[in-house]
Amino acid sequence: MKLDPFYLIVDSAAWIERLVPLGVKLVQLRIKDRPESDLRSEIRRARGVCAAHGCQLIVNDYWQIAIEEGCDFVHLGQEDLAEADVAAIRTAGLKLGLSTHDEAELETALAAKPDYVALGPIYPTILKTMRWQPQGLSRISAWRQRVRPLPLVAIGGLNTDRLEGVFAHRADSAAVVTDITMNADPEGRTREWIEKTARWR
Ligand SMILES: Cc1ncc(COP(=O)(O)OP(=O)(O)O)c(N)n1
Ligand SMILES: Cc1ncsc1CCOP(=O)(O)O
Ligand SMILES: [Mg+2]
Repeated sequence: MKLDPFYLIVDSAAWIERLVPLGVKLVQLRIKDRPESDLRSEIRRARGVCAAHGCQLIVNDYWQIAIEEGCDFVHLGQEDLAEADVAAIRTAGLKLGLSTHDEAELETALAAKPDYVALGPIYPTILKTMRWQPQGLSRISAWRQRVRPLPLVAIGGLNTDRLEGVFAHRADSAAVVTDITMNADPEGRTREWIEKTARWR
């Protein structure tokens, strides 16, 4: 399976309505702390926009709702994975991406036979407090060897100036939140990401 090199992560369907029509082909809906009815309607809206624009939607955390809403790809962290019914996800035909932050997590992730592995944080991130130090670019190369032939996603503190390094170290996809959502011009920055990642597509 091939992943688009530009992997946008946002926290609402409104962001997806705003940015996916610009040409984003891979987006994660990462919503935290909302009631289930909101989650369901956000996922439904996001799914509609992505279907209309040929964009792959990946639902973070809420794998049961993703199944019920007819989505086809979920992302889980290690704590999520420990509580998830991976067989149910597979039986429903969904693909699965998994987070990793250290060797032990990589072992756990590979044992679950995911469709991609994410490594982070590559650089410091302001999105959330993390108990891992930034991995650095060399760790991407190490993960590349271990994860092959699965796609490898790099995440954490990425911006358009850091793409060259991420792809030179053989990540397949660069995931981003705040460089776009906290930018003064999110649409302009999204276009920049699309243009700058085009050579790795
Ligand atoms: C592509 C990608 N990589 C890592 C994460 C983080 O997932 P997780 O560790 O479960 O943390 P939360 O995002 O749920 O806070 C991700 N969402 N996407
Ligand atoms: C969810 C997550 N997992 C590892 S780093 C990270 C945050 C990425 O956000 P940003 O691109 O703003 O650093
Ligand atoms: Mg999670």
